[in-house]
Amino acid sequence: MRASRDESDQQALQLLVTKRFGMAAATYGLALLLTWITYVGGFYQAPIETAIAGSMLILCSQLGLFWVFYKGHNLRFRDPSLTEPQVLVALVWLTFFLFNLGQNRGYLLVLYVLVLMFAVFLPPKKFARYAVLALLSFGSMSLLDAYQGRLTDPQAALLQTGVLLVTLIWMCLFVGYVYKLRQRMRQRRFALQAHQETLRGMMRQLEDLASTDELTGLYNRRHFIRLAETELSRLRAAHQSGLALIDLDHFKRINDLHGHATGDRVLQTFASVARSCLRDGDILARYGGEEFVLLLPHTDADQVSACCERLREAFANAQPLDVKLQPGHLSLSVGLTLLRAGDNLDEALQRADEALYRAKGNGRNRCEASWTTTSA
Ligand SMILES: Nc1nc2c(ncn2[C@@H]2O[C@H](COP(=O)(O)OP(=O)(O)OP(=O)(O)O)[C@@H](O)[C@H]2O)c(=O)[nH]1
Repeated sequence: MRASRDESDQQALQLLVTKRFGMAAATYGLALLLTWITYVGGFYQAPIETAIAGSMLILCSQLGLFWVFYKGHNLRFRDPSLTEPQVLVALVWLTFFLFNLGQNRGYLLVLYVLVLMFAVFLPPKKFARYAVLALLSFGSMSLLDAYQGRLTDPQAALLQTGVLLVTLIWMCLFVGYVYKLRQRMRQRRFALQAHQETLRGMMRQLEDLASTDELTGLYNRRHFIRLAETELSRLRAAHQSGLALIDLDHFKRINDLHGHATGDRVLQTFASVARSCLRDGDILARYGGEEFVLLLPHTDADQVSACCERLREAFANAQPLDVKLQPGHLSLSVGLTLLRAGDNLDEALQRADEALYRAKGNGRNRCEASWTTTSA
């Protein structure tokens, strides 16, 4: 269950980062277009081989990254979007491209901002590193031009570098702000998840409380009725289930002679004896006071009789813990019936109750049955 959830989480993550990769690849497509527009327009100041080399750099890097994403190798890294390699490749290519534009490069300064937009979700320190790299790359191109005596307009180059510096400082501040905002949102999400877990735990406790009898730990009457109705609705035509009402004999006497605490202990003893006599799917509940109800799914008359006899004998031989009772003090009476498809639960309980009444009347410590339905 957990493994499949992890797998679907991984798939959702991969889909997200692949979409991001698609966006970056589309941007590179535009960059390719720009290379050739500037070449055809005569702004590119290097031979066609250089433009081809720049285009190949884009193509090869994107094909390589596509393969990494396609094979899912990116998921092995802490940042499966591979933001840093992408930004690094983009900065190298952009510097190469702008260098070959000569003095025209100032027009396309904004491309540094575009590249760094892909890095805005990096931690601020890492982002600042790439911002400095962008500034140094741009600044050093003008310095190289000046060194080689090709810088015709130093003031314009200075202004462009200044504009880039101010823009990058602003971007660094913005990234710091976004980072803090995301940290705060993550903390809130964790707190919310913790609250949800607590609520789920409380809901489970409430459900247990609402369906369980506190003294014996058995289901209570309300929950039994719900389970029995479900069982009855699932019962197919040829099948039947056993239903038994069990009442501890002379329980008032036990209370009167030994005290209420002993009575409680006897009730608990019945619950544990009954549990050890029953199968996993059998449904036992405290019906009220010293009366219990038992539903044995997919059981015929012989099986339900045998089970209740076994239970009667086991209880008669039981010895409640920390309580001194004379042998023969514990006994119970049982009224049995069968539940068939189309039966009414109230009527079936009524039949079991009549049988129980007979068992009491016939001297207690026995099982009596009432198999026939009123409609039969
Ligand atoms: N200790 C204890 N006694 C309870 C509890 N619930 C009901 N009783 C007592 O169970 C007794 C039931 O008495 P009766 O209905 O006369 O039944 P009985 O004495 O078992 O007699 P028969 O059923 O005819 O054999 C009453 O004294 C109730 O007070 C409980 O949770 N703990």
